[in-house]
Amino acid sequence: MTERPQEHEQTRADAVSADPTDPVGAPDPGTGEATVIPVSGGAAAAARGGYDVVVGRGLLGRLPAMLGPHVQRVLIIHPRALRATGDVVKNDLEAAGLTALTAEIPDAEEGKHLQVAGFCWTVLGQNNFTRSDAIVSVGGGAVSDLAGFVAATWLRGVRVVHMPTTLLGMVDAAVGGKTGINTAEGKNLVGSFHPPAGVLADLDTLLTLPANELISGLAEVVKCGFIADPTILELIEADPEKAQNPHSAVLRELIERAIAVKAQIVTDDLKETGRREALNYGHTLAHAIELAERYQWRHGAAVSVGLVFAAELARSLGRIDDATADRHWSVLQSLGLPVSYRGDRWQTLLEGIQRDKKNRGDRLRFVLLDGIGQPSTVDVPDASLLFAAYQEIAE
Ligand SMILES: NC(=O)c1ccc[n+]([C@@H]2O[C@H](COP(=O)([O-])OP(=O)(O)OC[C@H]3O[C@@H](n4cnc5c(N)ncnc54)[C@H](O)[C@@H]3O)[C@@H](O)[C@H]2O)c1
Ligand SMILES: O=C(O)C(=O)C[C@@H](O)[C@H](O)[C@H](O)COP(=O)(O)O
Ligand SMILES: [Zn+2]
Repeated sequence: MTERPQEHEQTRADAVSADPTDPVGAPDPGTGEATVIPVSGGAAAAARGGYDVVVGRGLLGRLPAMLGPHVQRVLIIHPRALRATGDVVKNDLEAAGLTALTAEIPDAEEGKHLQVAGFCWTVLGQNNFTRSDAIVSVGGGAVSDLAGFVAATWLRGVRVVHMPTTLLGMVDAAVGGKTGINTAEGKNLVGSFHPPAGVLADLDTLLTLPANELISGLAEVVKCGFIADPTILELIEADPEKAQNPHSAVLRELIERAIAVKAQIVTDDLKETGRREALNYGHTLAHAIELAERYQWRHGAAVSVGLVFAAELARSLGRIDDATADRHWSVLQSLGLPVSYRGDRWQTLLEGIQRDKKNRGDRLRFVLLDGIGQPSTVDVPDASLLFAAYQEIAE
């Protein structure tokens, strides 16, 4: 979806029969091109709200069915950079007989503020949005985090469909129901778990995405490789250029594999009481860097440094061998992602680390690997270990 998404034979989301035992999902019977990745398989998961992540091209026609039969009004939340796309979505929904409004929000992290959520609540209130109405996010992870938070809080929860337009949004932010905003003290400190009614990941949107944004999203893909799916690492190592090419089949496979990793984990542990913490691999330092840099670093770039930091910590604790630790450096560097950070910021970073959501009281907790595909969350009792790992990545 660059200007106007391609028209296609419309299929109903509820007509898709995805096989929950297939980690990458079932080919779509409607277009033959889209892939459907279910986020919950069994009956218990369905009871708390299963949904589909659809990956393909020209997916806009699926939106009304994904919103469901009871929705009358839709608020489309998008950043200024995606105004044209937001208007396309609006026109399509109006053509389908719905009342559609757009809310333009500040770009990137500037959108993840309480005042922006307040602006959206005002628009919803002034337009009489009820519990049977819905929100659609069009944009990257910052937009789906904000829009998801607005959906979670409006009338204590209304439906939201995410239409991610960044790689990072597709493989990570739009999936799994974590929503949130930042406060002055840190990243995502206020939020809720509010799974979407569905996700439409239109690969055509990646054609306009700046290269640095696409590469930033690959950091989360690499994360999924280390915590669960080593084939991801092999695909990138075999051809890092193709991995960055929005036209390539390799990138599509990487996207589908990363979504499958996330889908399986959040199906098991929506509210991060255990296994889901693995998705936070690399994020303890990453969020501290983002805060220290006043959000001028891309999230994925910070995650890249955070992954190497976590690998060095695990190496120093004897949890992973040299080859596994070194592989963090080489895979991320092959994509042009940063693997080091300035050496004069430790105290500032430590303050950020101390506010991480995985901490319990004074216990600092980190996701570390015991091998590829073997993440666990461990207490790091001695801050000097953290400092030593920091020195390994310091510029
Ligand atoms: N909720 C979650 O599980 C989760 C997971 C990962 C990341 N996140 C959050 O996601 C955010 C990062 O998301 P992001 O990397 O997508 O960044 P972003 O949302 O800030 O978007 C990056 C930039 O790309 C532009 N853009 C978006 N789509 C475009 C397109 N198709 N063409 C051209 N430009 C486009 C945006 O306007 C923005 O300037 C962070 O706030 C992070 O905390 C949340
Ligand atoms: O989905 C998750 O769980 C994640 O941790 C995915 C992360 O990539 C993402 O950046 C998330 O927003 C971080 O969550 P937080 O709880 O540390 O704010
Ligand atoms: Zn992340």
